[in-house]
Amino acid sequence: MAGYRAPVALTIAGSDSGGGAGIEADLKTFAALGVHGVVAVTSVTVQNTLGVYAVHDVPPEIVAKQIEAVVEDMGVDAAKTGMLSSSDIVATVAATLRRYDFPLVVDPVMAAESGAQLLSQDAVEALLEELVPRATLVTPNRMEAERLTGITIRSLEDARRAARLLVEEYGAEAAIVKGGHLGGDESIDVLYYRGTYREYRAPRIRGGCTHGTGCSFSAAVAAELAKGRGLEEAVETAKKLVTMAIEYGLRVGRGSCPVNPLAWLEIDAWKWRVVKNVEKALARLLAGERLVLPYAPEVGINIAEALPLPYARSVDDVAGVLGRVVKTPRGLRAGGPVALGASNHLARLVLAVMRYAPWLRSVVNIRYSPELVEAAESLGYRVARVDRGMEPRETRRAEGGTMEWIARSVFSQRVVDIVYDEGDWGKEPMVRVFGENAIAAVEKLLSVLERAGRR
Ligand SMILES: Cc1ncc(CO)c(N)n1
Repeated sequence: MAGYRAPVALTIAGSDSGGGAGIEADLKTFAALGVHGVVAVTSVTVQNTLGVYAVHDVPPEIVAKQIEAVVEDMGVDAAKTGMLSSSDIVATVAATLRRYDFPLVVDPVMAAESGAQLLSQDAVEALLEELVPRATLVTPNRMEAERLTGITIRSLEDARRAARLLVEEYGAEAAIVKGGHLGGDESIDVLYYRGTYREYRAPRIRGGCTHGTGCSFSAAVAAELAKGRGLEEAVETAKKLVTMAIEYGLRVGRGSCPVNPLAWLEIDAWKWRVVKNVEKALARLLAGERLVLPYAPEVGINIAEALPLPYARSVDDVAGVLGRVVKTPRGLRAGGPVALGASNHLARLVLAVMRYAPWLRSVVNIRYSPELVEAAESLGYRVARVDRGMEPRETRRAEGGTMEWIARSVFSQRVVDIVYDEGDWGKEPMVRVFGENAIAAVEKLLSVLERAGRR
């Protein structure tokens, strides 16, 4: 790839042993945005989702040398600073950065989510005097903006005044006061840049994961600046990435759970992958038409594959065949293309099954016949029967309730490959074959049909 050089972003920040904030969050964010990340570690924190237990600062000259080493070898396109615990580190970092002219995002990290202080009082002053004037953008949250400017922030107007002060009084090129801690159904950030204000809004996410939010936001802005994006565009992307990172947060630990900056990248990649897998599985099914036709149900066949957790939330996160696969006088035909949200019943079934067996992301259905169960068992598959006559009235009435009932009544007891029922009044008897992906589920189904046909 002659002539191509990957964009490089530098984070000058502390390490969070819990992997949720600090340089660990920054590197994931850089990766999510397609930027190579390099680091200058300022401090090693002993930390998890519950709190910060110890802090060990790196000597300032080692911090400076890390910066020099990466800048002089690879070149840095943009940088961010995070935790800079002492005024000595702030002063050394500021002096080192003054020698270079790449864009710089200053995240004035003061405390962890748990309340632990990560910056001494004299370091706050050093930050304002030495680093803020070098900043392309300063990214305080409400509390940090209050401590930096002395303004009590209770309204958007207060946030605007604080942002403007950081630019006009303290010399940053731009400042954004993040509104995640102000009340309301929206999280509103106020940017002051080139003499004007701009607001960035996102819905407030209830029950999301917020440990590392600030780190991820400032890293995302730095990554976008490293790619040559303009400041306002970079902030827009950062706001979207962080909102997703909170919504699809990593459910680990007993305290404040970490954001998931990779959600941004992974959701897109998985949407492609599940559609492709169902397309391949469909081609495989159609190639096995001879085996399938005798068992084609009246209601048609579908193949469903869901995004993995935590991304699979609704039927729109499950790929299927639009219009199903039906028996026609000319053989099996797909009603339409493969798409997300194209299946309803099987999508609900697989979403419900994943609560018990998250790796079983796919299912395909076929009409029940006793020899299929016999063949499946002889191949060593785990098979369970459900009696639809036993289904409680409540789940029958609820939208998708039957599928949830099937999943719960079987998978809460044990994990199986196949679930069948012998039907009920007006309900066609059905076999449902599960797999780790659509191709695996269809192969499993075809192996059963093949075995049944040889008897
Ligand atoms: C290392 C580190 N940097 C920043 C924060 C702020 O979330 C944290 N908790 N830990």
